[in-house]
Amino acid sequence: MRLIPLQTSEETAHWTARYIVNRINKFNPGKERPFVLGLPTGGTPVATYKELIRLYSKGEVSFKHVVTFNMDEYVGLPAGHPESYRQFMEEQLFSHIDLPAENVHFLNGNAENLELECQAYEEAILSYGGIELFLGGVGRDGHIAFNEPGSSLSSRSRIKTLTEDTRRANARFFDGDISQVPKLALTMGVATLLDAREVIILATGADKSRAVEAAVEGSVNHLWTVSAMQLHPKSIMVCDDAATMELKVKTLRYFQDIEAVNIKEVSRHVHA
Ligand SMILES: N[C@@H]1[C@@H](O)[C@H](O)[C@@H](COP(=O)(O)O)O[C@@H]1O
Repeated sequence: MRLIPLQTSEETAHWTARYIVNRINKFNPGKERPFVLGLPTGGTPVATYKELIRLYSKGEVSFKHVVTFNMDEYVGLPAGHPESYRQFMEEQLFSHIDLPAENVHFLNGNAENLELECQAYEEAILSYGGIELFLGGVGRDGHIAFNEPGSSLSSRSRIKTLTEDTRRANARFFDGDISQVPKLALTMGVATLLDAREVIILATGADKSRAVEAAVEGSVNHLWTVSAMQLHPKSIMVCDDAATMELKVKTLRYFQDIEAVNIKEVSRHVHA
């Protein structure tokens, strides 16, 4: 695991967007060989999406040959509901870039047969040869996508019951009213995420510091599903200063030393 310990959430957004753009460009995707990108929702990635849009408008990247798979979706929100994850992605990213509509994939939380829907999603990912790069966030309790505490680390896309904590945290998007937050969601499994060739987890703010601690210093544990990233051959945690608050000084120094050269490069880029 790489840990990128940056100072501000703005820096995490710049670092991550730049990383994604470089990966897409290096991959040099084409119609027959698209770049498959996994994407999250939530408050954390919004700044990264803004930066991706900025880099796109500067002509630094095209999404024409990018295929996306979002990691989760609420069950039962009517199509076009402002808080459905599909709508969220339209507003925050997709409507601002040249990503073709047919390249966008979501779990359909209104499918007649939710189990078949999840199975078909896994098959769709495989049909593209798997996910090249997965961007994810993390919940306060260490969940990735909607893999709540206790989720099997070998889980696949499926229906999950949301915890009270997650629903309370997400109530801010539903006029602060927890009763409006769906109780069920469809989510990729932990194993689906682990199958991606590379995973980046974004964590910003003190709220996420215990999840970062569990991910980096804890043992691999189904109660903190983000800790499964330790099993991934190429995972990166991108953190701002506040998110690293629960890490031991020694741990943080270790990762800071390793990334020292890179961090200099980043701040030169961000503050140029
Ligand atoms: N399903 C999403 C997760 O994918 C996201 O990582 C988490 C944290 O969201 P935020 O970035 O708003 O803290 O919220 C939800 O539970």
